[in-house]
Amino acid sequence: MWRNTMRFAAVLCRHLPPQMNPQNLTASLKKMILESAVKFSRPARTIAWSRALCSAPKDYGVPNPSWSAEMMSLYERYSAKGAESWERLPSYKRYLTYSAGGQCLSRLHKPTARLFTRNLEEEGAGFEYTVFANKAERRAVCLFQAGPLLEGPPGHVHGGAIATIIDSATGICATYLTGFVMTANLNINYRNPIPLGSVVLVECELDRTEGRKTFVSCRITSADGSKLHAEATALFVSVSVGTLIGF
Ligand SMILES: CCCCC/C=C\C/C=C\C/C=C\C/C=C\CCCC(=O)SCCNC(=O)CCNC(=O)[C@H](O)C(C)(C)COP(=O)(O)OP(=O)(O)OC[C@H]1O[C@@H](n2cnc3c(N)ncnc32)[C@H](O)[C@@H]1OP(=O)(O)O
Repeated sequence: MWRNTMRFAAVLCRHLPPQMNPQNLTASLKKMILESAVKFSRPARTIAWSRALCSAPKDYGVPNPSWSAEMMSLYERYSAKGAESWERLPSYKRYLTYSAGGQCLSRLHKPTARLFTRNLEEEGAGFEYTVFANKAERRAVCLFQAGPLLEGPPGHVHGGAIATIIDSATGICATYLTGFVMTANLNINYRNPIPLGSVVLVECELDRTEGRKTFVSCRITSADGSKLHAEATALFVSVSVGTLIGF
């Protein structure tokens, strides 16, 4: 079984086109999966293979028991804003999953890799967050509850963890509004430390686009908006999905 899996993966990797886009990825992957599964396993096993490779991904952006009452209250407030064009974006453990067919690919391309912000199994230990976006207003808001494993200064969140959540929230905002991007530049002013365990709002706004460049600004405030924790600006550059995946 293991040898078959490796041969199957090798065939897939050999046939992956150098430049893929979300439109043709599903079709190419389905074709390759079927062809290689038929080649390397008995036909009766083909369906099981496809199922094992393409099961539905887990969405980490929904409440779990570690979410505090404050996090839940914000989640419910933004969910209720649906009528005002706020949409909750799903959150997976790999960015590959955002491409059509990417769930299959993630089982084959560096299968042990995991998104930095979703790499802990223990709920509440690290980054707990969910993102809502508003297309018409070109904004996104990330509700972020910082777990104890993100400590920097005693009792407070590490500056690198704050940079990570800013990069992620602004990147999701840019991707949602303009398509696949990579961070080219990130500037942060840290204004007030974030206490571990607290819930903050990471509010992002698309300022402008120039060709392939998307400029996003960001503010992190306490949940009630009274305290400013950080301000940032980020530049994202549009890339093809092939570049993003690294093929
Ligand atoms: C399809 C929609 C799906 C909807 C999805 C819904 C929800 C979304 C959910 C999830 C989304 C998934 C992902 C979220 C995204 C991101 C989050 C994390 C992102 C990262 O964590 S990512 C890792 C860190 N990131 C890197 O590892 C990048 C390393 N880097 C490079 O890979 C290249 O450097 C690159 C690609 C950036 C550019 O390279 P390139 O060759 O493609 O383009 P080039 O260099 O020509 O630059 C083009 C124009 O940008 C200007 N420019 C470039 N860099 C600049 C800089 N630093 N400062 C000022 N201007 C700059 C140039 O001056 C030129 O400007 P001009 O056109 O005016 O001349």
